[in-house]
Amino acid sequence: MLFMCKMNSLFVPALSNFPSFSKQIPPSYLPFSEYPFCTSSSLKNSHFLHLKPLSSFACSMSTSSKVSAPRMEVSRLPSGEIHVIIGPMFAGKTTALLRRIQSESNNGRSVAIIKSNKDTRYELDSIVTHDGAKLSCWALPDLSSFREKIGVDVYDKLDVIGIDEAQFFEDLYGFCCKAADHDGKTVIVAGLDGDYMRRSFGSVLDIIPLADSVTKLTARCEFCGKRAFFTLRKTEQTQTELIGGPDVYMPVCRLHYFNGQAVIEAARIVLESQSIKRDSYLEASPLSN
Ligand SMILES: Nc1ncnc2c1ncn2[C@@H]1O[C@H](COP(=O)(O)OP(=O)(O)O)[C@@H](O)[C@H]1O
Ligand SMILES: Cc1cn([C@H]2C[C@H](O)[C@@H](COP(=O)(O)O)O2)c(=O)[nH]c1=O
Ligand SMILES: [Zn+2]
Repeated sequence: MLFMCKMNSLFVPALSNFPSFSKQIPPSYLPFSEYPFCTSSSLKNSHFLHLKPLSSFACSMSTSSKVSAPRMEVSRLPSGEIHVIIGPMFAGKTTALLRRIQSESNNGRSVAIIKSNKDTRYELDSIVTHDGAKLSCWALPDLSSFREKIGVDVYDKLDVIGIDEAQFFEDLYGFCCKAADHDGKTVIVAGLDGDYMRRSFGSVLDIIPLADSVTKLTARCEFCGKRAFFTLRKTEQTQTELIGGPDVYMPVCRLHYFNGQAVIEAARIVLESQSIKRDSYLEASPLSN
């Protein structure tokens, strides 16, 4: 089930409309025999081990032996997942995220999508692909505010969380850790791996070691039509974060990442010289007096 964001113009379906809300997620118990770490006699007698969320990966187990072994605390929820989708602009990252979220929702799982509120290109409260496909989302300045914004009860019952424009979230690593490791969520992350200078962008590459799967998508080079792995910026701005679409960026192959920059620079020089000639012509023209 898809949780619509709280949009002024759209009705947000009442939570009771979502059958999944009638389903309580039972606290998950792990039969002792399947629990990999507990060896102490005091635990062997317990048929079920009530598992509590990890506090700080501290391990402690009550034992009958005189030397107390560290106490093990493990998450009480099924283990989550993290799937990362990266690539240059126009590679189909948002399209892939949207399709995966739709598929999870069609399978009856409760889903929600978050994107950075810095992305104002198309619609603020939707993720929108360059083809115009879209889904409602929560447009937020950071990920840590999500649980409070959506409501703790609703968050606890979410199965899948999609994140788009992940390069803009500074708290991406911590959020993914907690959501997947502690809260048992399936987190699907879409974002740029590199900026226009091919440098690591935001924290996207930091979560690769946390991931169950990593998919790097490619676009088509705007110069030669071959696979594009990088994003070229057409304008002269040099700040890392610059929101824009095909007006500012183009996907390119390795060859045209370098040649393309030379072509764009040459075009810029030609255009500037033409505008200078035009201006000087207009100034000299009798019509200009
Ligand atoms: N040069 C290009 N190469 C590939 N797709 C492109 C290109 N220019 C525009 N597109 C369109 O962009 C769509 C991908 O949009 P989207 O999923 O939003 O990409 P991303 O999120 O990776 O920027 C493609 O399906 C295609 O129709
Ligand atoms: C390369 C690059 C991109 N951005 C911005 C431009 C867009 O608003 C997003 C990426 O959008 P996508 O099509 O969904 O991938 O990021 C930027 O700020 N800096 C860059 O170097
Ligand atoms: Zn090329």
